[in-house]
Amino acid sequence: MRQGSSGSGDHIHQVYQLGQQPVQSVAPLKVFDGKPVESSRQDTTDYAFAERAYQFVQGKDLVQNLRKIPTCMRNLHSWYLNASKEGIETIMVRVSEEHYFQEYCVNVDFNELFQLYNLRALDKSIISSYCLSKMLECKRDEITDIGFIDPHTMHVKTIEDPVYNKDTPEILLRFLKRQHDKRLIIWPYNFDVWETFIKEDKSHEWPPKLRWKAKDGKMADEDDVLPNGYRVIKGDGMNYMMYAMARMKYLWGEDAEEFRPERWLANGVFQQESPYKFVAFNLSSLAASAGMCFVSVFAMVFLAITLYILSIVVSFAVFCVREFAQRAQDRPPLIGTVLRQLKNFDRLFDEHVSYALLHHTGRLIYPGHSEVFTSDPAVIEHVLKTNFSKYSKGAFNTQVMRDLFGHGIFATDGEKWRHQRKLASHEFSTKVLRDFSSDVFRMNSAKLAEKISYAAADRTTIDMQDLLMRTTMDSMFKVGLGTELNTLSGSDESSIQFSDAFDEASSLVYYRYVDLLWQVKRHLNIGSEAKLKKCIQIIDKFVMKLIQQKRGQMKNGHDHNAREDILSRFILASEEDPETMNDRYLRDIVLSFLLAGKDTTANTLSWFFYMLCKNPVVQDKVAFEIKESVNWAQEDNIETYSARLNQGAIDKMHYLHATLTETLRLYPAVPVDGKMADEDDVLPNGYRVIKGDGMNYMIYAMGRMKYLWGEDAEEFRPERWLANGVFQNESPYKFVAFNAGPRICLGKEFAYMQMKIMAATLIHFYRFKLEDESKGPVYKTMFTLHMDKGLQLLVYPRGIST
Ligand code: HEM
Repeated sequence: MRQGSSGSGDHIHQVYQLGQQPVQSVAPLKVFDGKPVESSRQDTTDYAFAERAYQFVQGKDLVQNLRKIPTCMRNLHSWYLNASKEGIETIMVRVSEEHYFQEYCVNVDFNELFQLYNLRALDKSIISSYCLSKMLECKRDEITDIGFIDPHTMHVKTIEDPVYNKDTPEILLRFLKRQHDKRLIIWPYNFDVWETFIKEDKSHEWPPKLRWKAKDGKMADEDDVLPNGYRVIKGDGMNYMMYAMARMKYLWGEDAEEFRPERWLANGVFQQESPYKFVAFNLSSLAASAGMCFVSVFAMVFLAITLYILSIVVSFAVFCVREFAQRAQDRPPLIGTVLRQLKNFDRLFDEHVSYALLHHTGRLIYPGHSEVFTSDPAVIEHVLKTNFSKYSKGAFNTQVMRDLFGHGIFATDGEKWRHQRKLASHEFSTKVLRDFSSDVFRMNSAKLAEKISYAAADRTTIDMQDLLMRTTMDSMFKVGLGTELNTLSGSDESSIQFSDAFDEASSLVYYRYVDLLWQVKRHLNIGSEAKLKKCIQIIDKFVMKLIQQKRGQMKNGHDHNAREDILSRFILASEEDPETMNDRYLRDIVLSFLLAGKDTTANTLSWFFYMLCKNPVVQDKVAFEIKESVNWAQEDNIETYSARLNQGAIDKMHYLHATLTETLRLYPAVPVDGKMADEDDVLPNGYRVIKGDGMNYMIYAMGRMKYLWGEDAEEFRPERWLANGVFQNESPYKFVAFNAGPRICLGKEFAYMQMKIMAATLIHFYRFKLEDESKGPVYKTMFTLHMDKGLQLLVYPRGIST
């Protein structure tokens, strides 16, 4: 096999076949032509170790002499160098249908790219040689129809990683079905370890029953002979099959497959087994064989973690003692420490109500700094507008958000924020984006109404929050990336996986605010941080693939709607500044918009429907206004009706607008928000703020304060927003649901448009009731005010008595 380059013979590079590489890190492999496989085992030829080859180092050149590679490869090489500087470690590659029966993308790590550039046939040749030897054996048994399973699809990660392996049996079945005429299917397991998976077609059972072998293993670092006399060659995988071992009669007796705890007891006393027979506690057996050194390493790690935790606790304790002893009069009054938040994490926003009742502005101690909590509109205006330049998101906030949101608008300050804000404000004001998004909102509202119609017909309960979350996810995804996600129909497994990973990641990132050990956990990749990392991997893979597809479509002119969605518009903008606006940056921007628009709107609508159920008179008034505002016809179906919800009709709905706003007052989608002081400052109430202090405004608590909203503050009364039936705005520093000042929500108008279209479509057709009037929803503490167990509703066609 040869690889052409620029066309000149000088640049043609030999791709080495098995055993031909001049330099590699293990002895060259040899194919024994014509000899039976057994005889090769007796061959005692000693092969010398080859010269050590040029090694891969992330960020360093992939080849020793760049001048020797052709132009395309050199271009890719420059891309690799730039990407490495940004910490990127993989490149996405599209695999076409004809290769592995399905079109999909694989992530190629840069070290694999290195193998490719150097045309190291090592990994491939091991696999090939294994397959060849298997084929020889098969041919001897007169089996000629042999198939292979794609090693990219079936590898160690897809088998052992719980995030991926739930889909693996399904994928494997698909492969097997496509090759059902083969008698033997070879599965080159991964690049280090391999196994065969053989479908013996004797039973004619189809599909075959698949079961994963719980296994563990090591690799032979040198040639060896096992106690049973078999020879092991350097590089061989050595797997011990714990799952299978437990079922072996020759190990555990005739009742091996029975569950019988008594086998571990003698006269009622627990008896140990040989760790080499009972290998479940692999760590101890490893330690045993490694002369306990594993245990020492473990002990050292444990000691280091303990010391780290201890140092945090001690410095926190010292800081607390100092602050409480000082009780500086000019600082906001002390109301406790972070432990108070941690203890009440599940009802955190109600905890804020108690802070706001105690002091309009107070302070909690965190390790190394204070967090100020306020419900005072004057202080909020001071922080968000008058002294905007003195307060930023701050290192604490951005550090917490960075892994998931990168440099997206929520997690940045300064130049990057200004850049995104400017671009986004321009795009959000364009007619193209407005028209496109209102079309999307109408279409998805109709889909939701259609889905609800089945529940109305069958009188079954719906989880309204779940349906709303799916609908807004689909809408924001379409508006944001120009792609149908269809989580509402639930048909596409990878979309659902992405959507679940995104929700879980948002929740896990929020937990970091009270988890003092998140950085340690992140470092060790354990607990919530390990989960978060996996979710982010799923999200990245999904989004990066879409960005690359979009770029490709736009380049080839295939995307006719190219300029309508947010991503396309940012990609166009990126042509002027490709350095800054690379794919990673686009990913951050898109994810931030998704977070901004999806949960906020869905959660607000969930609380809105809950309040309508609790206040049937308000529900009737909203329904009446919708009927009056829309030019509808008796024969309208869901689709034709939703098409009538144009801007003119939506603008007439003042009572609906007031009801949504009243919902946001009591149940703000972002229940608490904050910034950090970049320099010392004095607040309008005279309290001193020190550089590094957090400044939190308690939006949820503010909606319940009588000194802000009067005696009926806790009542749900949309009328408070109307004068002569016309909606009246409030000061954005008193009603902070959409933030205020230069960082006021960019999508406020979009949000109202989407919420009003969805509400009008659903309420025109249906009446909603709580499934259980006695149960009120409870929120889950996260970025947005999410109902913990969803919202269970019954739906009735409007006009039919309930
Ligand atoms: C009921 C719905 C919504 C509510 C209550 C809401 C509320 C908020 C709040 C409180 C912030 C400030 C967050 C912070 O401090 O970082 C914010 C920012 C933002 N929102 Fe919304 N939002 C909603 C819907 C939307 C939608 C639908 C979009 C986009 C289509 C959107 C786009 C944004 C953006 C881009 C920012 C960042 C602004 C900046 O930092 O300069 N929002 N929103």
